[in-house]
Amino acid sequence: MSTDPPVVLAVAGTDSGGAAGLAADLATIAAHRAHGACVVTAITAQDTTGVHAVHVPPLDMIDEQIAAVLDDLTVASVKTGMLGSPEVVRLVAERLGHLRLVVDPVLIATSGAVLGDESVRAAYVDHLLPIATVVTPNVEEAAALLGVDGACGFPPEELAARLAAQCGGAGSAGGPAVVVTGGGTTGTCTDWLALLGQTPVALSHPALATENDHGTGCTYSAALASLLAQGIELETACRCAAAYTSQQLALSRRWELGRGRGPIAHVAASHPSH
Ligand SMILES: Nc1ncnc2c1ncn2[C@@H]1O[C@H](COP(=O)(O)OP(=O)(O)OP(=O)(O)O)[C@@H](O)[C@H]1O
Ligand SMILES: Cc1ncc(COP(=O)(O)O)c(N)n1
Repeated sequence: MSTDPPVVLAVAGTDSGGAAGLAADLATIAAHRAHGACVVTAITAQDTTGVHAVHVPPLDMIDEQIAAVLDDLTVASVKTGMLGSPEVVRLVAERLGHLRLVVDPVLIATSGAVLGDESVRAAYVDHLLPIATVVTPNVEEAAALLGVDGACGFPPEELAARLAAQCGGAGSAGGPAVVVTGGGTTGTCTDWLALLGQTPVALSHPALATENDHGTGCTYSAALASLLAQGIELETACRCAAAYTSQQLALSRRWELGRGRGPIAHVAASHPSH
């Protein structure tokens, strides 16, 4: 069941610099004309140069936030980002596993900071991925979730197919769809969509040359959750989420914000006239 507008719940961390995490999620959900609810799973002191400190709130406070949202709102889909601890991953699986779940398995930030350690990785594999609707790792995250060396040379489509098989094997109803995202600033970007037992599908679009890409993965997965909440079919939703992400990357291409890797734009593509 869905409401008008549909409610999309973002379960993620904050980025004080406003590029990634909940800042990206809520702006993206609003841009898709959905209503964004949020559960804060981590607070980061972060800017364009890196992640300087992380605080994970007490588990019962995270549980209270989830309970408040579920008690009052009809949630059409959930997007998870940085979860921060294995206990939070398990809690999310327990409380939200019955809903349409887009899991962005955030492990490492663009800046290289570790946002999910080995215990978080293991909790994703054991508890959250098998019950997800869609999982959206980048190549490094897909390799980590499979427990293979990132430099092992598996092509991304094989990572996608193997991860779909790993998650599906452990779970019910065929397991999640897996989208291994493929950023890149030259030529073509290809994301690979894999479903258990099917040949992975290549979803390609032109790459944009930009250094302002902090928050790109969060934007993509929040767009995907919003589109699925509106009843859009999976492959079309993946293509539209990538198109939205590209549009926002194009908007911030020439920005000079901060001293490090700048943000993907969260401003509207067109603005109201005064
Ligand atoms: N420079 C780019 N030009 C066009 N599309 C891009 C570019 N970089 C990433 N994308 C697209 O953005 C989406 C998110 O992919 P990406 O691989 O950047 O996620 P990610 O690595 O998880 O991001 P993040 O590190 O921000 O979490 C995908 O659809 C990808 O193809
Ligand atoms: C709170 C939070 N969530 C997610 C990311 C990942 O985004 P990116 O890979 O663009 O740094 C981040 N840096 N911070």
